Amino acid sequence: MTISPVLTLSKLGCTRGGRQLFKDLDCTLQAGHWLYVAGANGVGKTSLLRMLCGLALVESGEILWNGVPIASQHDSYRQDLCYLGHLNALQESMSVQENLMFTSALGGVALAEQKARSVLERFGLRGRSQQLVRHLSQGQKRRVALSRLALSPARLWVLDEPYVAMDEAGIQMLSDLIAAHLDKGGLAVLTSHQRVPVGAHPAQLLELKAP
Ligand SMILES: Nc1ncnc2c1ncn2[C@@H]1O[C@H](COP(=O)(O)OP(=O)(O)OP(=O)(O)O)[C@@H](O)[C@H]1O
Repeated sequence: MTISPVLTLSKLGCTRGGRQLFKDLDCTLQAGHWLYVAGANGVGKTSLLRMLCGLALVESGEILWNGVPIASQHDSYRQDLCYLGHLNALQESMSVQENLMFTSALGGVALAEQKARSVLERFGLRGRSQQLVRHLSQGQKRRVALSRLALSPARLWVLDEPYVAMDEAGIQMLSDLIAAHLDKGGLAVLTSHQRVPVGAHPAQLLELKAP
């Protein structure tokens, strides 16, 4: 029997630079749903996402994946997780295709060149596969970074400002990709300063406010 994944935040708090950003956050996200983390600049959205990914320590409260604290299931949780941060985490001196194949290899998947090219085409990067990443525009770099999602088997996507630098077609394509992920029983947590529809999936809103 396959377990339906669930992400739970329980009494979660966060302090940065001696200042409390938030406390006592409670939230449950079920399979097929997405969480829209909203709030003004500096309110703690990225800090929360980094905690969700295990990149920042949980100081108070808990984050649970399938009912188990993420801190006690590092390896299996990491396999279930795909995180795209503010920065694209691309190797600027490598080609577009090399970047995609390199990231796949890090995740233990040998990606065939043809598959890499077809994913890049889907992300509007036809004819760019051999180009060095440093020669791409900001929006094109974001598209390369996001193309990893199409190859990720992870059930939980955590996306920090994924729509930044994207044009209208890119926004639609990404929204469709997230909607398809949710349709398959995936979960997504994302921040955005613009309101974005994700197919027919209503957002579960978590609005952070300065205390
Ligand atoms: N390591 C750190 N040390 C000290 N302060 C930090 C640290 N990390 C974050 N902060 C502070 O915590 C606050 C929240 O930062 P965070 O990046 O989480 O905000 P955000 O809601 O994502 O903002 P934005 O919408 O501008 O991206 C900011 O005031 C930031 O300066």
